[in-house]
Amino acid sequence: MEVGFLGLGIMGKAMSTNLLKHGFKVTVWNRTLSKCDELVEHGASVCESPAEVIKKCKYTIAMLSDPCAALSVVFDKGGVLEQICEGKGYIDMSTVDAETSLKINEAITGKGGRFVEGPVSGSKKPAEDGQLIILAAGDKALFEESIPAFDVLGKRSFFLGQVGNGAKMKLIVNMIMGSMMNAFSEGLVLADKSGLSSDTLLDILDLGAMTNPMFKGKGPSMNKSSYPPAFPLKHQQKDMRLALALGDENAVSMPVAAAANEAFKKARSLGLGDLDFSAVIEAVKFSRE
Ligand SMILES: NC(=O)C1=CN([C@@H]2O[C@H](COP(=O)(O)OP(=O)(O)OC[C@H]3O[C@@H](n4cnc5c(N)ncnc54)[C@H](OP(=O)(O)O)[C@@H]3O)[C@@H](O)[C@H]2O)C=CC1
Ligand SMILES: O=CCCC(=O)O
Repeated sequence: MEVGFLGLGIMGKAMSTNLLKHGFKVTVWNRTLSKCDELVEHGASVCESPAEVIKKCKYTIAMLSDPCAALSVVFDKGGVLEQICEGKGYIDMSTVDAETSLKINEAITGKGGRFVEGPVSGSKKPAEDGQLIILAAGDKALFEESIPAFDVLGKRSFFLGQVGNGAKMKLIVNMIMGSMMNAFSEGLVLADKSGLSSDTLLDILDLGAMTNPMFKGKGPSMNKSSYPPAFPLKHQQKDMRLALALGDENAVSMPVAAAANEAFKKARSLGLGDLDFSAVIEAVKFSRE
């Protein structure tokens, strides 16, 4: 199976490398073209624009930072729309809002192409290991044709119906995650300021009902004030913002998520946006100094 891949950031690089390792022919494009070099070493071909990738490949996957990037890659000069046509499938796995996904769907299908949104749960390591959780929606036949690729990228693929449902589900999952990360950060800081060992707190949490891979995975490095980016904080704040907008649309009061969003915004203002989202603990420390 030959696939195109647009966007070689933390996730796109891991996902496209994984497809190559599993025997897919992959043609890549990235806005900063030099980031394609490492993929070429693993056997990928490179194109100079999204349009060229679409022209070459029947199926193209995108993994881009935010709604602005996802729209730009489709609608700008040299973009997806210039070459999408009947017989081609576009699968956008970026985390965006439903409105963005619907706009892309309308444009792609308007030209005879097919569209699936497929945001993922799981971060850098699950992407490297093919253990993502895929939250797909849109064209059912394209979803089914994408299963061989999804099976390489993920451990489970959900089909959630019409376009927008994948985006909404992903934002809800990440809103819960961002709120949990804030409560966790406050607990670690409070333990430390109370004269308790935050490492012992991790052991206690791990033995009880609140044990989870996120506390277990991120806790030890947070206790060392180390935040190598797996999921950049700026993207988590984008997801909180988009989830809060979804709450507005549906008149759902979400004070916990709103407070978590403020902490991520504070962390961004402290220059921590490119670090891992667990660096939000620095904003908690800052507010207590
Ligand atoms: N990291 C994670 O753990 C997870 C991330 N996600 C989501 O996946 C998506 C990608 O995340 P991640 O890989 O971490 O992000 P990165 O910031 O590492 O990569 C972002 C990618 O988007 C590209 N990009 C940004 N702006 C534009 C633009 N205007 N036009 C074209 N390309 C653009 C970047 O290109 P360039 O190299 O030129 O900057 C890069 O390829 C995001 O939506 C994120 O929320 C989902 C699950 C987990
Ligand atoms: O969007 C990012 C999700 C990160 C994760 O699920 O660990």
